[in-house]
Amino acid sequence: MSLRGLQTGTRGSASGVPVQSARHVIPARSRGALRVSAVAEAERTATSSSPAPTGDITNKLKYLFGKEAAETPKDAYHGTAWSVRERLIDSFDKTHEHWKKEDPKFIYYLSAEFLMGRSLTNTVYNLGLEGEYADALRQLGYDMEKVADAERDAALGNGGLGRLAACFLDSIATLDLPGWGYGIRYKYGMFKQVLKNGYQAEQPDIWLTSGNPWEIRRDGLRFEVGFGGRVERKKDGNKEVTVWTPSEKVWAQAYDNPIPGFSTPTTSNLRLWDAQPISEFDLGAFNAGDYDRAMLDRERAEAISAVLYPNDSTPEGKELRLKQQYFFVCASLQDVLSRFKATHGTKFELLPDKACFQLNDTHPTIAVAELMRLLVDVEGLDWDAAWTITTKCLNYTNHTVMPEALEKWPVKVMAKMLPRHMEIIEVINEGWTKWLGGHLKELKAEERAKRISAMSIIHENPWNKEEMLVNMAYLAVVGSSAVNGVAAIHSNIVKDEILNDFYQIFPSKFQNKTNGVTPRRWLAWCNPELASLITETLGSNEWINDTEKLSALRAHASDPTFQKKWAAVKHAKKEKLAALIKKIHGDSVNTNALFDIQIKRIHEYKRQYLNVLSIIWRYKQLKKMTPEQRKKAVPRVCLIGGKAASAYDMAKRIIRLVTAVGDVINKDPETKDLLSLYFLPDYNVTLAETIIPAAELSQHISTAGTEASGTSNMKFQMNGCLIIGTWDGANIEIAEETGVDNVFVFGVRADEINQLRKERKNFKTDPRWDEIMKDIEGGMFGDKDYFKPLVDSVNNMKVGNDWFLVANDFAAYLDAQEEVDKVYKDQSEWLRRSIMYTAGSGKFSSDRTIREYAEDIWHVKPSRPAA
Ligand SMILES: Cc1ncc(COP(=O)(O)O)c(C=O)c1O
Repeated sequence: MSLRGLQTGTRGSASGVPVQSARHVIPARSRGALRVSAVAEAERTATSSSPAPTGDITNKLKYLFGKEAAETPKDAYHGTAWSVRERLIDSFDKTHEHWKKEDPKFIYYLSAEFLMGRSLTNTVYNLGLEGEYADALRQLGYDMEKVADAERDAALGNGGLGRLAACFLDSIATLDLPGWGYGIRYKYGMFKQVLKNGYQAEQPDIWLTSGNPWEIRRDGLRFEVGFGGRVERKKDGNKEVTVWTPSEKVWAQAYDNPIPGFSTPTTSNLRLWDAQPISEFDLGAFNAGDYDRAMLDRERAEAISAVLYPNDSTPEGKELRLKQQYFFVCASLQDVLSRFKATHGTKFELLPDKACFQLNDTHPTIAVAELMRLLVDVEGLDWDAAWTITTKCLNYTNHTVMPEALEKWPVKVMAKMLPRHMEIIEVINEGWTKWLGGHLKELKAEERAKRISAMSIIHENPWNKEEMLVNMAYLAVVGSSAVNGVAAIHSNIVKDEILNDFYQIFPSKFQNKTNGVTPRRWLAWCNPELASLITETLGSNEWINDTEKLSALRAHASDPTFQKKWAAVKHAKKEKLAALIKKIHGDSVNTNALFDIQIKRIHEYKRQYLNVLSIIWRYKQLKKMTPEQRKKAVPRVCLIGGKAASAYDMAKRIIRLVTAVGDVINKDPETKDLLSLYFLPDYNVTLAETIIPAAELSQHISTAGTEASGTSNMKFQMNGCLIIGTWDGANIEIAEETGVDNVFVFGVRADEINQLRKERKNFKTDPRWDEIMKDIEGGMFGDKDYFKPLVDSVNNMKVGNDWFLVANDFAAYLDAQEEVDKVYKDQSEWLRRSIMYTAGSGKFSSDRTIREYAEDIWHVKPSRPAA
């Protein structure tokens, strides 16, 4: 497990002065105003022999990059990152030596996506090295923040699901839980979004070109992964064994990404797999002049981990995606089993006491069949013993109610790519449906057959009777110990609707685990000014690890002096965001305006469309006002950001509508100081870290019952941003914690949706709605042909149109927006609410979520190495 010997570069202090290891101290940026906790202070005094950063940074530049000095912030970033990496590896080694000795139960978080963002700031802060490195960089003539800006985001995820996985890793490490993430080292992450004449264009995200200091290639640690081929039964003595001979094989090469916890010596791990060819190069083909064929194996293999699917809940049934899923699951399970065997030999009955796996959505569900294959075919266990172990080890998190995102693979595709797994799934399904038959024996034969058919893992495609499908969510439920949704309302929808049949049979399997976000990245590190004010007010920074302590801010919510300080921080953050808007769009925005933000993937259910329609209405109202009336209007800067899946046509049209409306209103001299609208391209973690602290109002306006949880709502809440939202996902719990009256809640409720959908074609639309629709159709914002399908999708009531009930919620939304204006005019009330949001955000730390998973599902206990 040790990584010693893999460290690169040179060591030793250039100045010769030993430097203190400052892990767990409060960030230097906030120091002075803050009081260091006793524990942190004690740990801080534990010195290490790490080299002085200034010399080390220049050494890294010299020996790794061939540069005498840092000429650009990028150089300074490289030198710093490679220097910090060594401290990280030391911590990683200590942690893993400790865990190896202790042999605790591990949680393995299997996720096709990890949206990590940048690492430098998070690493130095979590390791408590920020002061040291900021000082060192200052001596070299650089500012830490600018240097951190030179890092590229690791965007190995689409959105909420991948970012959740990243927050979970931070909390797992911070809580000292023995746990790793497992995923894919995509060569090209989430695409880079650019605007071309207001339309989204996608460019590849080539993020690894300058090397990645945050990963360690584990030479020699690789596993074979096979695809296709044939399955045969053979005799082994008097036992019949199954032998799968794949027609294609690749290596899965391990890369480790150490994950430092905060205020603890624990550094955990995200192990990502890179696909590589079994045979490097076909020299025979090359010598025969067939250069293409010579490279073929490499290209085919590398394609597996090449691209993250830019696919967020759209039906993209691509074979390559299944290949990716199997690839990382197969390598991860082999890896865990090989470590288990090194300690426990073949006592596989102990496996559930030593390892459990969380399936982050259905993407890793093939793990059910793969663990069975490894235990039965490779390790020789009998089926029943293997099934008991498998179901004890696996747990499944459902993330979506969108039917199109609940993965179903055609049996034909599965049988061709993974023939042995298809057989295993068939056997599992046979056993499952047989068991069901017995369990439901009280029912009449016809009813029983209907129920069994409805719950069969393998079923007919309802749209194409010729095709049989493997329902991955059903496989995950049958193969898991626990199934959870990600917010209270969503878990209820999972139980009452999506998986209701299963819930009736296994009620105790179903749980809720409301999502959370790490308060380190999403408050303490991205908003150090607010963090500092909070620490100063609460008298300690313990809230960073115990966010329930934020509730003490409630006592200060109405204090004018505190409100003034609070407002000053928000204003400074707005100025910073305004500078970014200026950089992107060349325009100066009014920083006294209300900053109104909607940033998330562009999707019809998230209803950016509704937001734009209300902006159009606001603009029309402003145009009608006299100059006197305009003086009383609340000025707004509206910002929308988010990527549309490349094949998601309607989402792309929504982006274009945003930019087209912005083009008109931002140029209108009469109103531009009162209303502007900008689309912020290439929304990613780093952009979120700048936008969220500056936001005053954020929009979470999905059709009730469609957003499983949301996590950006929690980040905004932590940063004192008011929410306008529907009664959906985690908005509900956020409102409960913040005080429902402090939230601008509007719109229909989830239990009304089905009926309203049925009645939508008879719904009488609001006259303001009709007017705006005519404006768009009539070309007020240009591009009228391009916008026609968008207008038709909500207006021309064919079956299924306006599925997300934009028209139904339109009037209530405008009312809620009016209420926003009213409250904003009373700045003292607005600030009181803002403080109440942060004060109420304690529940939404991912530390709370992870503690619940650890106690209720994983049964994994903390194991902290010595400092
Ligand atoms: C880059 C990115 N994408 C997507 C999300 C998820 O956003 P939401 O919860 O609004 O869907 C986040 C959360 O902060 C994020 O940082």
